[in-house]
Amino acid sequence: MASTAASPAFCGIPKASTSAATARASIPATRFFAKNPLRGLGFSAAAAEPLLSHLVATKLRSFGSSSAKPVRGVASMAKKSVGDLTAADLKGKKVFVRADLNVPLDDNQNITDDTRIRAAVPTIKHLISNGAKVILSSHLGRPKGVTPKYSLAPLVPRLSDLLGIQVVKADDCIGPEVEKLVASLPEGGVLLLENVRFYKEEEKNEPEFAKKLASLADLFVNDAFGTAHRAHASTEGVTKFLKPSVAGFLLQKELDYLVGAVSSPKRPFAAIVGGSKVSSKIGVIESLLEKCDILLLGGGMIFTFYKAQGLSVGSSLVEADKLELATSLLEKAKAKGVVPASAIPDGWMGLDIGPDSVKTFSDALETTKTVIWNGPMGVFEFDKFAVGTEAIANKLAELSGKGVTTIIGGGDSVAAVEKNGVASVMSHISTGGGASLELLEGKELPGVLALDEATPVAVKMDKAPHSSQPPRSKARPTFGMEVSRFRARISADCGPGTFLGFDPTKLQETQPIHFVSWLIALDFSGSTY
Ligand SMILES: Nc1ncnc2c1ncn2[C@@H]1O[C@H](COP(=O)(O)OP(=O)(O)OP(=O)(O)O)[C@@H](O)[C@H]1O
Ligand SMILES: O=C(O)[C@H](O)COP(=O)(O)O
Repeated sequence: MASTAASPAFCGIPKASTSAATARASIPATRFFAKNPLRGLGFSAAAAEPLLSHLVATKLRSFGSSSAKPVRGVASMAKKSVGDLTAADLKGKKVFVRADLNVPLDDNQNITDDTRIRAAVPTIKHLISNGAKVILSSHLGRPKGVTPKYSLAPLVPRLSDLLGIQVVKADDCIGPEVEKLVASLPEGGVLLLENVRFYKEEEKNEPEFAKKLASLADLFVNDAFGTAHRAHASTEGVTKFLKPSVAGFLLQKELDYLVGAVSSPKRPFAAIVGGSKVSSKIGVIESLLEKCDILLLGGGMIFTFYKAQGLSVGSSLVEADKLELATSLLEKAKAKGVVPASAIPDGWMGLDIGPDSVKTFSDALETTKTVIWNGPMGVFEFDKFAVGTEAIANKLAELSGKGVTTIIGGGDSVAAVEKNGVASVMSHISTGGGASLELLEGKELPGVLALDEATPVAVKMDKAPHSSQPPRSKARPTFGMEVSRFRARISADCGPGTFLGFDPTKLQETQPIHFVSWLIALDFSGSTY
């Protein structure tokens, strides 16, 4: 992370006068509370693309997703598991395993985070130790056609290390060469197919392509939780041609935590939702509101709620087209009693929760038994605005140590927890970005739906199980947000639509970033905050 003092100023289209903003060192703390439980909010769905990358520019891809409509519950997703298959079912069998090995690579093709590879290992090890021949498939990135930089080749050494065998790599994912490699695969061997997205038929879920993939194997194991929200040929299509089609251990574990823990949590059950935009999280908020005892909201999305209350939000991030939606949610909260928030002065922009909110949130979490967290509390990519996110990460780590079930739902929250060095103590860190959001919204995942039904299978939990059902606590859902102090300056010297931003992975470098409305008004020059 860059030293903010040395960072260049950000520039943007002026939204407000700069003088008032720069003259102030702080703004009043603000917060609002709903006094009573919120009930009766239905599911709605929203798509988002939580990202694993810290690049500021790429985060903005997640914006602008729209809401859809009610969906069926996901708790019914009891699927046949790879653990149900006996050694006799597996020995000598060719097993098509779809994993999500979509890991970040640096410019030199080095893996910068191998979490997803490590997460795929238990299923593969189980298969090879039972004498299966594993045909491993994944996508990497979003290539348009064959694109060398998206080859899965860089993953082979790490996979081989983790599995303790030499993984063979194919240059394609279908065709005669691949068939030859499959034919020569020994029992207990692993063949890694090339990126399935090199074929456009993959994302189009074309049956002929799915059939070709399926023809390589005898049965199918889907362990690609991170891609389970995509109905693609290698996740959904192949199930039409391979029986049995079962869930891998990772997929099971993710479902167990993200569906199981949320639908039948140990209570009090708290949900913390943050992130940049209401549009990407409204489905999650509505869904969790139905289930949780305490709801803590932070991050940029809160300003749309503020604005909907008629409060001044300065230059903070607001989604004008979501004001009505925010109003309807707030109406329900207001009916129960909401303490109004203070206004944010013109020219100022809320970028993190402040110390009072950290305390309020921490106090509220103190007695919880289950906590799910989705979305950072502030612009944590910058150290100055990472304080609230770090404090929440530390609080969750502390609670984990006391046996509280702590679940971190994908994307930026996971990055924040990892940055803070507390990932390993959490009960569950999801490997899915978009997939985990969709689950939390109550959506069904096509990659899971397509698998064979089974009687529910108990999943061995790594950490605190969540089977017991203490009586519902008297804890109340709480909206809480306080805007931290920040310094801001708005410059008029940038053209419309382009702002200067900076890439935190390349310290000191500036680059043009488009559509970066929330970078408006940031100015670290000379700031001591
Ligand atoms: N007050 C704020 N103003 C503007 N942006 C914010 C603010 N607070 C947080 N953010 C930004 O929100 C982004 C994350 O929001 P997003 O909705 O993409 O979450 P996410 O990727 O879905 O997170 P997760 O995957 O953990 O749910 C981060 O880049 C962070 O800088
Ligand atoms: O990184 C992810 O969320 C998954 O690998 C899915 O990737 P996608 O959003 O490109 O389908």
